[in-house]
Amino acid sequence: MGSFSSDIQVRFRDIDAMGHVNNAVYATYVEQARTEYFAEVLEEGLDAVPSVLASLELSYERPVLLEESVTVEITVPEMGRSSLPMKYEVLADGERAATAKSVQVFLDPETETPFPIPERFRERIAEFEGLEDAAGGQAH
Ligand SMILES: CC(C)(COP(=O)(O)OP(=O)(O)OC[C@H]1O[C@@H](n2cnc3c(N)ncnc32)[C@H](O)[C@@H]1OP(=O)(O)O)[C@@H](O)C(=O)NCCC(=O)NCCSC(=O)c1cc(O)c2ccccc2c1O
Repeated sequence: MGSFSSDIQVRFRDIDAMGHVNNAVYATYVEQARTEYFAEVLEEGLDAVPSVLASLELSYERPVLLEESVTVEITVPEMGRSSLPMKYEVLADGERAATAKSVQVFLDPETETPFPIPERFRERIAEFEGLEDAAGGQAH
């Protein structure tokens, strides 16, 4: 299984009145990790990855403080036809602080409608994650 992680710099502005990272900021942390995943694993700039975020679910397990060292780990458990589910663990000083799940849907750049994940992306993700890509070969 692939192992992707992204180090996050907690900023003073991320902290709310309770002295911990505000819930909405976690979406930005996982987005930063997601865009780095695409750059590293797909080996293309975001402008070459026509897609949208279809869903995002976050679960908070313990607060994150300003001085902590934050890392987001990502795995892709499977691939759909046009959808790419991603799972995240947000670690603070090495402890799990939150988990998240998202689904990215690939689009036809012309029509901006759902489109099969391009074969070159399927291959790179399957290789990185160690997936047997059952839907491989169906995408264009
Ligand atoms: C997301 C939509 C394009 C779906 O359109 P539609 O409803 O017509 O889709 P289908 O029913 O045909 O299904 C296709 C495919 O998608 C899966 N799916 C659909 N909806 C969901 C959902 N809510 N949750 C999970 N999965 C969904 C469905 O199962 C099918 O999967 P297959 O594998 O079987 O093909 C449409 O609803 C839409 O356009 N929604 C609005 C999207 C949006 O505005 N998002 C926010 C802005 S985009 C964004 O924030 C963003 C974030 C990033 O981090 C990016 C990173 C890199 C690149 C781009 C990024 C980006 O744009």
